[in-house]
Amino acid sequence: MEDRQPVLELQNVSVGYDSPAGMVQAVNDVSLKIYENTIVGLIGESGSGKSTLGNAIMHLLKNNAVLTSGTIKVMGRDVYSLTKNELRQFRWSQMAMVFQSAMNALNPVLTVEDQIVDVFLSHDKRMSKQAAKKRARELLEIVSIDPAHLKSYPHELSGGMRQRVVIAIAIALDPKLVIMDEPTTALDVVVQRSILDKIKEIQKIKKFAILFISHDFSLVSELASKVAIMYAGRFIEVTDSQSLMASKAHHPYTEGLIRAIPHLTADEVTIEGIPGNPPNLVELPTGCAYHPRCRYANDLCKRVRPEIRHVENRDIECHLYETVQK
Ligand SMILES: Nc1ncnc2c1ncn2[C@@H]1O[C@H](COP(=O)(O)OP(=O)(O)OP(=O)(O)O)[C@@H](O)[C@H]1O
Repeated sequence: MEDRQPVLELQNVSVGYDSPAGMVQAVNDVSLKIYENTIVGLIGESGSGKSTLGNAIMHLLKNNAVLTSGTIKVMGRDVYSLTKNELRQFRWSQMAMVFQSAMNALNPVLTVEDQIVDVFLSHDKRMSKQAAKKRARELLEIVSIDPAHLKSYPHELSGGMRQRVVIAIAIALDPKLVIMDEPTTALDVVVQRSILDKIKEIQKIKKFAILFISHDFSLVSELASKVAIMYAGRFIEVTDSQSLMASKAHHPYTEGLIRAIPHLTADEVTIEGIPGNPPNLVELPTGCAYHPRCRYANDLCKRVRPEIRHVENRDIECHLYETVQK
């Protein structure tokens, strides 16, 4: 596996936001490789840095954000060494992103057909408009939308249909990497399920790699083969999803996330939240950033930040993994 070229390679990536309060350490020294034909889930509470990392990979960071260290390679190319023009070509054809809100991703004054045709024509100057229209129709069929909707405007479609259009646009140029940032969060459960099934189906055929961002633990563990758990900008546990669900030994934060999955009993739904709040990313706690919320934390956790270690079949950032987790 190691000698294959990863589709995505993150090496010690850190991203900070310049803010009036100081530098917000949104992503803090993360490394990860994703190979073709795999889905990797990125889970964490709100504010843990998931979207910032997704945007950083796409080189779409906000103006006040900087990649403070590390390299991001997609198909072996350092995304931050590309010229503006190269980057424009690289996006969509090598890497694409599906954002949370389809409504914001689509242009309200263009028909679905025009928006898809635009993607083709702007990347392939030799393609005829007629050929692009044909491809647009095929794409809608792939995402199970009646091609009659080619002439629809975004506001004429349901939320689920709009999100399918966004997915169609993302995969239009057969990118090797698709980042999906909570692509179904705004949708009801039934629509969410049908879109997830569609994503799985298309991924199986196209074999691209997906980085699937979500705060929904059950959803990600079902969809992804590997999962990275993010806390305060760091990957505190990275493992395959089978071991994640089967094993009882986890990072204490992962354990908390699993306990927070709603449990259905006879006539009750119980949810056990993680006590406390995520830390202030301008002034991280000393030692392990999770220690103020961790039920096992000891003096070492308060003083020394744990290094990421490979233990059993996971990468884990916890001093106490071997002692209290079994
Ligand atoms: N433009 C910005 N300026 C300053 N800080 C920001 C900015 N955007 C995000 N942040 C901060 O960066 C941190 C990470 O935010 P990010 O949106 O990446 O988290 P997330 O895990 O994707 O959360 P969510 O699930 O709510 O989208 C948060 O503390 C957030 O407040």
